[in-house]
Amino acid sequence: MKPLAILGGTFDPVHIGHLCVAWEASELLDAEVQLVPASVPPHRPPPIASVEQRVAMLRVALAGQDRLGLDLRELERAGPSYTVDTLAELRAEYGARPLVLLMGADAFAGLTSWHRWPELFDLAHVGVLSRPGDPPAWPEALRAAVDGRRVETVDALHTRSAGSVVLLDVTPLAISATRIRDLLAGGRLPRYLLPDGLFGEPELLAAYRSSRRG
Ligand SMILES: Nc1ncnc2c1ncn2[C@@H]1O[C@H](COP(=O)(O)OP(=O)(O)OP(=O)(O)O)[C@@H](O)[C@H]1O
Ligand SMILES: O=C(O)c1ccc[n+]([C@@H]2O[C@H](COP(=O)([O-])O)[C@@H](O)[C@H]2O)c1
Repeated sequence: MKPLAILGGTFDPVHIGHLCVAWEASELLDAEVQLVPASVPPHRPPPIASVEQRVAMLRVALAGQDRLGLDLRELERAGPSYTVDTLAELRAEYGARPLVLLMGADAFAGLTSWHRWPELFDLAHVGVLSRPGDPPAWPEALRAAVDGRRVETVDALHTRSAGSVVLLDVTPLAISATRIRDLLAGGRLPRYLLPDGLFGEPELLAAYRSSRRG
């Protein structure tokens, strides 16, 4: 059965890096990929754009293709958007279908600070997406958790429901939402870093421009 993979994020805003790595992960894993915007991201300040603006940007970004989808379940839950809760819901809905939690190498290195993090491996496989720069070091507890789970090919992600870790070598794109917010706040126009459609709807980017200081 084709795996269902999710890429959770704040998407403040969604950018070409998210879209490219999600697309490539979908191809590498032969999986359906859903982007899952967080309502209240657990480990960072609240987003600058509203939930409505972040979802509108995602809809614009995903228009015109059918490989990547959008799952809004975290926006319907109160409180912090814990990934373990999202995966538990998906597991209950999808039975034994393989689930894959996608995350950038930066996010994976911080996994041991996530809510009930060891349970994530019981609920899903993990696909770690390369990001430019030196891969961040893994703390000992994470290394121990990955030990024995690491697979070199994606076959296990099709035959088992959860529990493997695979490193996915995706095109390195040094694009981050932080950088894009800074450019917009500085009055710049980050064309080619954001989906083209966003420039046709300037009100969606207005929140970042008005965050300009000074
Ligand atoms: N260019 C990229 N390459 C690989 N993974 C990425 C890239 N950008 C984001 N990701 C991953 O996508 C997920 C969601 O990212 P998020 O919405 O926090 O974007 P971000 O660009 O890292 O944002 P910020 O700069 O605000 O922290 C995370 O797992 C993150 O590691
Ligand atoms: O479950 C957690 O404790 C947890 C801690 C930090 C981040 N996450 C999730 O990781 C995804 C990326 O988060 P962020 O802050 O890098 O945008 C997003 O879906 C968050 O909900 C989840």
